[in-house]
Amino acid sequence: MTQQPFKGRRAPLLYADNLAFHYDDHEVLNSVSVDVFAGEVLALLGPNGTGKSTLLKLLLGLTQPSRGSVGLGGTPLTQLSRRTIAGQIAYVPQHHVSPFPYSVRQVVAMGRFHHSGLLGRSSQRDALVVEQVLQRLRIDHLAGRPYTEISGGERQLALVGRALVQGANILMLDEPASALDFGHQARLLAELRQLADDGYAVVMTTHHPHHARMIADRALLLKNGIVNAVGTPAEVLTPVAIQQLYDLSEQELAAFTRGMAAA
Ligand SMILES: Nc1ncnc2c1ncn2[C@@H]1O[C@H](COP(=O)(O)OP(=O)(O)OP(=O)(O)O)[C@@H](O)[C@H]1O
Repeated sequence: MTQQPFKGRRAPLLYADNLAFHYDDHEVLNSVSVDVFAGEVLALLGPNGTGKSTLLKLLLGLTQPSRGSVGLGGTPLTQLSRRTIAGQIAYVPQHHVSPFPYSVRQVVAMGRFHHSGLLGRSSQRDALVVEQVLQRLRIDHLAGRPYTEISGGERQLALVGRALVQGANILMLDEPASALDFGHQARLLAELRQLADDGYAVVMTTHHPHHARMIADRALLLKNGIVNAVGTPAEVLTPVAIQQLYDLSEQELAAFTRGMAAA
């Protein structure tokens, strides 16, 4: 599959070349290649269990492929330390439960650990970056609250904050809007778009084609572990492609589309 050109075909920040992955004898991904560019939002879509989260973990170097390779700036991840990778790629997981009642400010500040080290002292600069991100995401009013006592959506925003203070230029988000109300979804999506416009590469999985249409430069459609299509949302997120991707009947798709149009 050819990659779609993106913004004049600059060198990718991150590449995945011909990835395969399986759990025991269950093949999850096969022949997956994708480049990630600075300044873009890349949305990964596909049915439940099709391998989106697994692909993110491979791109992060948290899991090793059974075939193929992932590289940062031309260097395979296997040759880079976790610290180096953390300096460039930040991850916002789908679910995160903290066993301790850290404050939201402390959770966000954890993203600075790779700057100061786990036992290192946080500097004034660390504290400033944390406050700026709390304000940018409009969660500064939650800063002193225990992370264990805020809503799922608020936790999601705190995790985005933790990723931002890390200073990485690639953000990977696993269904970032899944627990958010309509207003927070709209704000988070706008924030992700702004981050890409500021030069970040944003990679996110989503179950919502309209979220990809709203902010993504490219969408990658994954089905049964194989890339069905990659291109601009207008090119690849056609009604027919969505119907096939999610095995919808024409009536189901039409009813859903009517509901979206009415929203
Ligand atoms: N630890 C594991 N051991 C065995 N199989 C696993 C494990 N984690 C995931 N799988 C399987 O790998 C496949 C891909 O899972 P993955 O979580 O990547 O899918 P996904 O597309 O992100 O799904 P969803 O949209 O439901 O979050 C699924 O069939 C899943 O059951």
